[in-house]
Amino acid sequence: MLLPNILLTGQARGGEALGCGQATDLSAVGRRAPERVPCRSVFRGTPGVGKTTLGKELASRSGLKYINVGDLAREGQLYDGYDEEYDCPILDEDRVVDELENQMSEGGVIVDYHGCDFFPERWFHIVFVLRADNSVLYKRLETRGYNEKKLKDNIQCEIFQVLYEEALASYKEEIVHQLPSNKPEDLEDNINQILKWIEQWIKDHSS
Ligand SMILES: Nc1ncnc2c1ncn2[C@@H]1O[C@H](COP(=O)(O)OP(=O)(O)OP(=O)(O)O)[C@@H](O)[C@H]1O
Repeated sequence: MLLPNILLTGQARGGEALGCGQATDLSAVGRRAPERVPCRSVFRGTPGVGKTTLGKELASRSGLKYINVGDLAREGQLYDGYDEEYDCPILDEDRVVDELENQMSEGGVIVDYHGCDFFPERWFHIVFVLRADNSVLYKRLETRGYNEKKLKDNIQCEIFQVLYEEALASYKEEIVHQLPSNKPEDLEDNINQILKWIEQWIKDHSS
């Protein structure tokens, strides 16, 4: 049985892009030709928009496999140096892609990472950019003990929707969706909506 791959992304990179919101509509979601952009990015810590919470719950209810790229990188030491300014390791994106390639080709994977421009486009059938209101996000990040710069950058990033813009630049617009992630009801709504989408995707791709 063919199973879809899902990318859950949030916020975490500094940047300059400005964007605007898009209502979530999971119907008629397609896919685009493969493309790989070799580069590396700064691994800037955990933004707390709720990707892990959603990804794990979704995996347990759908049977799809959850992969947290941050954990994968830590376990395999898939790093390429250290960023002193942000006090965190720099992700070796090429090695991450190599590590995931086989599982992604098989399908049925939920990938959780706070960046998305280095994954091959062909991997994902749908991309969700989680959004939390700045006040909510600030509190979540503050309780994690983020330093002032990290806090400011991540909140700034959320304000300017940098990740959403990055997702739109990396994937076909129809497969990129924003999901609210402020309160427990949002989580439940998101899960139900994605479960329905998975069910439909499987139907559409079974012969
Ligand atoms: N919809 C929601 N409503 C209320 N709280 C939430 C919601 N989603 C997540 N949270 C809470 O926000 C915090 C951060 O969530 P989570 O760890 O899932 O974020 P994340 O984006 O995966 O961060 P990381 O990059 O560290 O994995 C957790 O304490 C979690 O319980």
